[in-house]
Amino acid sequence: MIEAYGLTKRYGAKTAVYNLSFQVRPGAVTGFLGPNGSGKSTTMRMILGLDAPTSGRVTVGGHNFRDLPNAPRQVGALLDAKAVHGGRSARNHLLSLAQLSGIPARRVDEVLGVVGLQDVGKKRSKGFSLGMGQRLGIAAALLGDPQVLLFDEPVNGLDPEGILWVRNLMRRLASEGRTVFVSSHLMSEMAQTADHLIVIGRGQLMADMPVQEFIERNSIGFARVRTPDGEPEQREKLVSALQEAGGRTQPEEDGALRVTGLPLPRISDLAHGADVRLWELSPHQASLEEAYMRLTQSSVDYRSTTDMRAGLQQPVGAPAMAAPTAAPPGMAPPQAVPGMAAAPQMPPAPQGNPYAAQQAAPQPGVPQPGAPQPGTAPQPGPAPQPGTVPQPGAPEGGTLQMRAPQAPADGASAPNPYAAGAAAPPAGPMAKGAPAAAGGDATSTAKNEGEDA
Ligand SMILES: Nc1ncnc2c1ncn2[C@@H]1O[C@H](COP(=O)(O)OP(=O)(O)OP(=O)(O)O)[C@@H](O)[C@H]1O
Repeated sequence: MIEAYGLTKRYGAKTAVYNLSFQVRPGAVTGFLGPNGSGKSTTMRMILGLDAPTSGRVTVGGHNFRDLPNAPRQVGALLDAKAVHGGRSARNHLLSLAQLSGIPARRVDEVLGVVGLQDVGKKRSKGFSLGMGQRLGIAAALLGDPQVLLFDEPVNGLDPEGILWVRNLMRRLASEGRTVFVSSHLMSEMAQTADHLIVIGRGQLMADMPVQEFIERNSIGFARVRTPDGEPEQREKLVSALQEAGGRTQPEEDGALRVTGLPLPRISDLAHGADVRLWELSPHQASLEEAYMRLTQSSVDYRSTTDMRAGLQQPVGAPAMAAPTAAPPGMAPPQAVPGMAAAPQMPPAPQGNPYAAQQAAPQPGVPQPGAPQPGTAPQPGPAPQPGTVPQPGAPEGGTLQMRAPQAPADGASAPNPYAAGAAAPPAGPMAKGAPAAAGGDATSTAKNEGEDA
């Protein structure tokens, strides 16, 4: 069991994690979700004793990590698969971790087999692909056969077969009664892997509940209703009956109706009462990804803007001017207003360039509007408007822990443990970001030329 109480971490003026309290229970896979920069890695580092909390505490099995007896046998972690001495073979890397932790050497070959690297165990890890590196990091986490496992983005770089393998591994570890805490950005993957979710935004807890409950509370369910094709009067009768009963209807692209505000049995009764035959009446629910986007869109720190290519293209007949909505070069992307939640909208489709219709013929060497550009991302949506609050799925008198992240009193003058004079990470048993069974030495960068086949 991992337990955090009022966990807060400040780096100078930056509050990375604020007043976070949660439990990660054994026997389940707990997904740890949050937008980029929301504090997931910082939280994991504090759990592993690699960063000291500014206030609050976090324990593993009731102990601070550093006070755990024989920590590497109790906690395994994958934080950064790249933090491996590339000159060492996979086997030697694991062997050195095993020796430091009093783990028998034969265990190294076992875990190499578990992660499917047995045939490349003698190869230097610097030649490994991203996916192979992830597998090596997972092997290191499994080395001490620990009861508590932390994985930061374990499926990064894995192919579909590898992703499936990680999913099954996580589920098996949990079914053996272990505590499995895993961060990921792949919502579809989390939906299939995790039992429980902890969601943070700007370092603060936004939700802590089973996956299914999270989806139900943060998404709007709807019914799809279809009347017989070619009988528009049936459809019109049904729409009137549903609307009179307080339902909302929207046409779907395929001619069906999307109905919200009425439960399925009521829709069925209303159709029956209006003498309308139905070809389809089915319940629908948003995906975890949609639910997640609704909950976290107000706490996204990094939003892309449309690339207006100022100075590169001019609307025909218009003077050269900065595009009205483009941020000047170097200016930060739009930020959500701290303490204000965003309007409950899913991000709209990517916006085209508003000047596109006026543009001159393509110029050689000049990027064309609308064409996908490397490095540009779809516009995620309007900046949050002050005074709007998230509606969908908001619990009415429920127990959902859903909070619009507040800017904590930052205490700009709070001491920074990493400020000058404290360049070295806290002396701990495990290297910062090391993919190691806790207690590993993966920060070693010393040359070790004599190794490897
Ligand atoms: N050593 C540090 N010094 C200063 N700021 C830091 C440090 N480590 C993290 N931060 C800041 O703290 C915030 C949280 O970072 P963190 O890496 O924990 O987020 P994350 O949720 O893991 O992000 P991602 O999903 O992108 O990996 C970020 O704004 C980051 O810039």
